[in-house]
Amino acid sequence: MTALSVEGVTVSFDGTTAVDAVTLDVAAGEVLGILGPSGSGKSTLLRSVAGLERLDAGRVRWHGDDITALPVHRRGFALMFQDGQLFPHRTVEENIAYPLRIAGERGGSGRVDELLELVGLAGFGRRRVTELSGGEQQRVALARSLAARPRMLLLDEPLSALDRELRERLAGDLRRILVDTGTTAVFVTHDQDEAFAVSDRVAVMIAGRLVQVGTPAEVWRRPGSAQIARFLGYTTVLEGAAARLVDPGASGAIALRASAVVVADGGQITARVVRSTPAVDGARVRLAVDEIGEVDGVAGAGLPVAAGDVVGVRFDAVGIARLGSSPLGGVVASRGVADDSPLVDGARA
Ligand SMILES: Nc1ncnc2c1ncn2[C@@H]1O[C@H](COP(=O)(O)OP(=O)(O)OP(=O)(O)O)[C@@H](O)[C@H]1O
Repeated sequence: MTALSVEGVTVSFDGTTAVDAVTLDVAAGEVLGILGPSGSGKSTLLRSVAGLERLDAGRVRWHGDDITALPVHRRGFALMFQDGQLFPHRTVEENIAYPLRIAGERGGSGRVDELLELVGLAGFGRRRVTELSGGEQQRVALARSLAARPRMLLLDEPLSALDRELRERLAGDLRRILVDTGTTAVFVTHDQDEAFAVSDRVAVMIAGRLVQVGTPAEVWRRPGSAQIARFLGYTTVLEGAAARLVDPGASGAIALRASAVVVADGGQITARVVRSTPAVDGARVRLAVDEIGEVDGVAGAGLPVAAGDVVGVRFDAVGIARLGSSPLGGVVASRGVADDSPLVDGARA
């Protein structure tokens, strides 16, 4: 059942279009991740759903009802931001109970304990938020956002202020909490791993436009264009004969992660090392591969390589994606992929 419908939403600032005719549905209970580079319009889209932006065009519906003109506080959505925005001078439980007080709910303490348990902070109620770590503070912010049982939770980069390891752990917890509570959620991030760890479906935004929507596996395995592939961390895009040399079954363009191009004794093809940069587990290399051109690759620690060496190369299917035509019409022709992708430089040589 569709809960949220975004229909042709457009938002401009001083003549610059930040969100460009975005249409998107979110099902009840679904966690949708909006993923895109900085400045792609993700926050503006989220704020539009929240009711914090004036739309130049389009509508927002909730279970079919047009809420485009409904003020923020009457939408029944909760918002959570990168820095939690907790009251620093109050305790954890006072922070969590705040939306319950606003809503005039009684018996708040049982609910607060339940929420503390949910976010893994049982027993933290009396602590001051200033005594908590950044990760703990974001857990409190999440508990507070969920306190009044919002109809939908809108999260803007909720984990971005945390360090990498903590972010990975919290991403898993965030997904579990949203799923366990059946919360419909829209989640904005620029981090691919985070989007894929938290979301049921991922919507990719580039330059104000929605360019692909799919499950994490679909987006990962079949990026809709060279531009999307590049944003997802694929470093090389190949087409035509070069693509078929790497992936004989490919009918169109393919994208390769550096990890898919491996320097190996007796590899299926030979290459010349253009550049070799030491990495923790060996080296990152730039290779001029026969009949393909220059590609990024990796060399294991056991096989030292230097610029000028001639080496064998094998391709690892795990890091290779066939570019698809995205369901939104971001069609990838076998010709022209290079046009929007500097990553293919050399690939046509
Ligand atoms: N209030 C505003 N006034 C003017 N321009 C704005 C305003 N808010 C956003 N923009 C512009 O709109 C574009 C999209 O911004 P937005 O914050 O939505 O992107 P984003 O994808 O969320 O980026 P980030 O990940 O860096 O937050 C940017 O070019 C930004 O400068």
